Amino acid sequence: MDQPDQFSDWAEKYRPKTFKEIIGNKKALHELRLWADEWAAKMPEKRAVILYGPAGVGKTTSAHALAREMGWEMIELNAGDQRTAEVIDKVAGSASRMKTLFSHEKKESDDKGSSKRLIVLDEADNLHGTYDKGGSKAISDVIAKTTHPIILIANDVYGITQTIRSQCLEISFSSIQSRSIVPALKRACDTEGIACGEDALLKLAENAGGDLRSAMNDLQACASGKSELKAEDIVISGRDVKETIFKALVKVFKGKNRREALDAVGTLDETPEDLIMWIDENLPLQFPDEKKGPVFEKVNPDISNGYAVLSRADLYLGRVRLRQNYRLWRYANFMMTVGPMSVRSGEYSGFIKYSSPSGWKRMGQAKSMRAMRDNIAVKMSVRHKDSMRVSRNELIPYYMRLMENEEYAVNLSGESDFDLDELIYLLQAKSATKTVQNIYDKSRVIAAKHHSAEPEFFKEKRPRKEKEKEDKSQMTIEEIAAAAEKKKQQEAEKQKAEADEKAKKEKADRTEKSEPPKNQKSLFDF
Ligand SMILES: Nc1ncnc2c1ncn2[C@@H]1O[C@H](COP(=O)(O)OP(=O)(O)OP(=O)(O)O)[C@@H](O)[C@H]1O
Repeated sequence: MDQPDQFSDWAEKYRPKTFKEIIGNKKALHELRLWADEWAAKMPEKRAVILYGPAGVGKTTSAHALAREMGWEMIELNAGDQRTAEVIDKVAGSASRMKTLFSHEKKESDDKGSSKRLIVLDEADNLHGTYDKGGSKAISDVIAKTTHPIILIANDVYGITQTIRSQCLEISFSSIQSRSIVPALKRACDTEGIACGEDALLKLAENAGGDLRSAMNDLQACASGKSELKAEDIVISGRDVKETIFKALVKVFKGKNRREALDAVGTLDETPEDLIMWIDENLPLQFPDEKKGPVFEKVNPDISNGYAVLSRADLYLGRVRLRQNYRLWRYANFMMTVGPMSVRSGEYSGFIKYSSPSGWKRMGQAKSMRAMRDNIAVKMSVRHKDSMRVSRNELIPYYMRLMENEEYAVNLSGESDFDLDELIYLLQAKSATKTVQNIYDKSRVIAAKHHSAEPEFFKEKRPRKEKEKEDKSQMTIEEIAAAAEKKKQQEAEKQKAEADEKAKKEKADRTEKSEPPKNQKSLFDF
């Protein structure tokens, strides 16, 4: 039984120990267990698995629980460890070949799996940094030779090279529904002796956007030192989002370079609809109405001018909504990003504590909408092998447009296995109307027989550039470096050949000028 302890990390303290305790993702757990059972019986076809999906949904927890349930020892290599080719080969490689080294000691139990070592590589989608140089190749080599099970953990499966992916079984984890998060939070509150209402826990769960670790962290932050937790005690905000958006807002409001501001905004995972809310909320904070000193006595014209450009941006957004013409998003983005900077009459220094849109705080609704959108994006990115960013910003609007046609709505929903809430979102309905329910019911039939196949439609529409990108991503770092080196050499050889040719020609010209032609005996022969 867990004991109350105000100093420990609750997310760690309440980490499930067994598969049974893990919330959600039952299909993923089932697949993982089947793979492990295969290891216990014989060498499986795929010696490694990739557990991928959003943060805080139980990927690492599942790997730990699996090791415990299978009686496997676990060796973990985290992103904090230097994962150079040498290190991986030393740690994971030696672990994976251990059995071969001591094969003379082989017992019956070895084949049953009890003496197996589970090698877990965290953040496997992040193997390209300086630290991990050569890591991808080393992992691929280790997987090819291993006699022990290997689990790679990643948020973005497309961040892993194609070579490794082809060696692994891929298991997808998805965000956890808010209502499923609530009991886990309740259990923690009960153990810690904190009285709490369902509404408070639901608020926490919804704000976490399907990330149970984040919900647990927020619970600990809000409940620490309290014996009772009420909904009004919950003051939270999306931490991860905030950090990046704050940096972008500084560039929008205080920057001097339009390109920089546009680039900063371009790297955000925000749609223009969300971004305008951030800018709108913080414009009066950045350009305050009254300012001590001679510059602004009463009304700061930067505010009205700022809102004027935002209203132009909003017009574009309105047109997008109306006509579903998402190309106009780029103009809206430009207006809201470059606009405030352009109309600003002076420079603003000093720290401003930017805040998240008050509409979100009031209702917490947009946040859960964002979680919903992210769930949909995960499904789309898995299906179309695109990044979350492309799914969120391009595929979702594309689907919304296609799904205006009922037949497409049924097919796409069935093929993508959207649940009713996701369907409501994509159909832009307010609730499960009769039409929505009807589409959903029909889509279930398709979902039952059609699961993973990618519709031909999308295969055809896939831009060429992306295919090229995919091919490149199939190369290892060494292959890319070798190709670059080869190209450099070819260039150098070409330049040398050209220079030699030029020199030869010049020499010939000089000779021609200074020497008479062979059949010209003297000047007088002319
Ligand atoms: N499905 C779940 N059921 C119960 N608790 C969970 C679940 N998912 C996450 N948690 C809680 O969140 C913590 C972090 O989970 P975990 O490390 O498994 O996340 P993850 O999916 O591996 O995330 P990341 O991608 O950030 O590594 C756990 O210690 C546990 O408290």
